Amino acid sequence: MRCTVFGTGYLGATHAACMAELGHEVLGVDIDPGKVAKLSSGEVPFYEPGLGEVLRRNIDAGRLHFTTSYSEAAEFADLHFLGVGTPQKKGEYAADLRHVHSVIDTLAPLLDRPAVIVGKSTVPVGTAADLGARARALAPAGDAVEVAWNPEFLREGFAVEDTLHPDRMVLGVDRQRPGRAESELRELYARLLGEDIPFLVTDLATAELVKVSANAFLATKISFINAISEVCEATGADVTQLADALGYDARIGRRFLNAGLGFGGGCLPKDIRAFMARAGELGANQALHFLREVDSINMRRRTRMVELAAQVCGGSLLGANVAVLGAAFKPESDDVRDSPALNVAGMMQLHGAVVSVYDPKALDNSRRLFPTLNYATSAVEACDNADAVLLLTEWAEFADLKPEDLNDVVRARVMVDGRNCLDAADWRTAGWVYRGLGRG
Ligand SMILES: NC(=O)c1ccc[n+]([C@@H]2O[C@H](COP(=O)([O-])OP(=O)(O)OC[C@H]3O[C@@H](n4cnc5c(N)ncnc54)[C@H](O)[C@@H]3O)[C@@H](O)[C@H]2O)c1
Ligand SMILES: O=c1ccn([C@@H]2O[C@H](COP(=O)(O)OP(=O)(O)O[C@H]3O[C@H](CO)[C@@H](O)[C@H](O)[C@H]3O)[C@@H](O)[C@H]2O)c(=O)[nH]1
Repeated sequence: MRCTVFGTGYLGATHAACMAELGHEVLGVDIDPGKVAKLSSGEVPFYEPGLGEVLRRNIDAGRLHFTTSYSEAAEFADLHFLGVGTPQKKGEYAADLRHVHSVIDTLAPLLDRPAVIVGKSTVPVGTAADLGARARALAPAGDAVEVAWNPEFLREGFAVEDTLHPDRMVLGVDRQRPGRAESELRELYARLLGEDIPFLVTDLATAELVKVSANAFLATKISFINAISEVCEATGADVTQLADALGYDARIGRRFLNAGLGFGGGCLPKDIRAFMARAGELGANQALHFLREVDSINMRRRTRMVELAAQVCGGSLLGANVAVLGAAFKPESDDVRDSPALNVAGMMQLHGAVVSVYDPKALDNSRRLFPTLNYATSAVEACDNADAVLLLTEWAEFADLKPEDLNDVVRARVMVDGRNCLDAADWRTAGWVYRGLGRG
């Protein structure tokens, strides 16, 4: 089959490459000519393990191309995926839909044949129905243009695996206008669905809500354990052991119960806020009130980390040398959108600390966002002469650090483990002050 994918960021580039991997002919479309040029030459413009191989294999096989031209895209296929960004609006909780609107407003006038537009971006409930009306009004093919929604659940760092082996597929269709979306997607995804993956067909609103509800649940689970960790810290209890014990209950499960610096990234924070904003517009403000608390527990982790850093530096950060290990919002990603680690690094600098940051993959993105921080080229370099070392993103190379790697590098043997990923006993035995965020 043939399809296009509008937006070639973390989601779109992965989706395009993986659809080609399934044997389809795919055209990725982006307004950023630099991104299109890189992808066309087989280079992934961001860090995503395994994506480069899939991209190059399919470019070489002639199944995968990229363009900035909407007319080329409209000509190329009648199945179009929409994967552009839906960031938080400046100064508001709501999602900024300008990019999805722009795709529809530019693409629809070019559709003079029946076409199916399938949204993959995360959008507020009601968006798909609005976009459908907008597309039908603008397209020469009119009512022969269908809009459906197939939300994406991939995780950065596992994007290829998650796309090719999803837990489930959800497709929202316009019940008022039965169309071809379901049959087109069943055919496109046939090789995936053959693996007995649940394929749930719903109305548009349900599909949109499944996505934001999933992220709200994950965010709630993380903030739950972080709230408990505040109590652990006050009592001297160990939140990691507590989470292990909770996790053995199959009804609870251990995943997403890692206490620490909390959630960040381009999805969970902005999605729970947009969900609250949309619920408010719909008159259901009370329903999602708890998400405010989820958000504030999460943000409190960051200020708590800064307080803890000041505490271990003798009460003030002024003039302290602080090493920050990790800048990406999570390991195996170079994404620094709403990164807790960088946020903490920035706050510590405002408190007068001299901050040296190291991250294995996210240094370029970090420099663009926080040009005034100091950046090191290795963990050891970042820790040079440090009064405290803060581990803020649990990259394996940090979790594997041993006290002897840093004993003679730092000025003071002080480790604050913001992700609870080190063995406290190892560090304490080697004469370090070890503090875990949310542990006694
Ligand atoms: N990143 C993830 O892991 C992930 C997972 C699931 C869902 N999502 C959702 O997917 C959407 C995209 O997220 P992302 O992380 O890939 O964002 P991103 O910022 O990495 O990528 C968006 C891309 O869209 C392009 N773009 C913007 N306007 C365009 C237009 N009019 N036409 C063509 N291209 C345009 C941008 O240049 C950019 O390359 C968001 O709604 C997000 O919530 C993301
Ligand atoms: O126990 C945990 C698990 C995660 N995190 C943090 O939570 C954030 C999000 O992690 P993760 O969910 O793995 O990353 P994303 O790539 O943002 O993926 C989420 O957001 C995507 C975009 O909507 C969805 O598609 C995914 O299903 C959903 O997991 C990161 O900052 C993690 O450090 C914790 O603090 N504790």
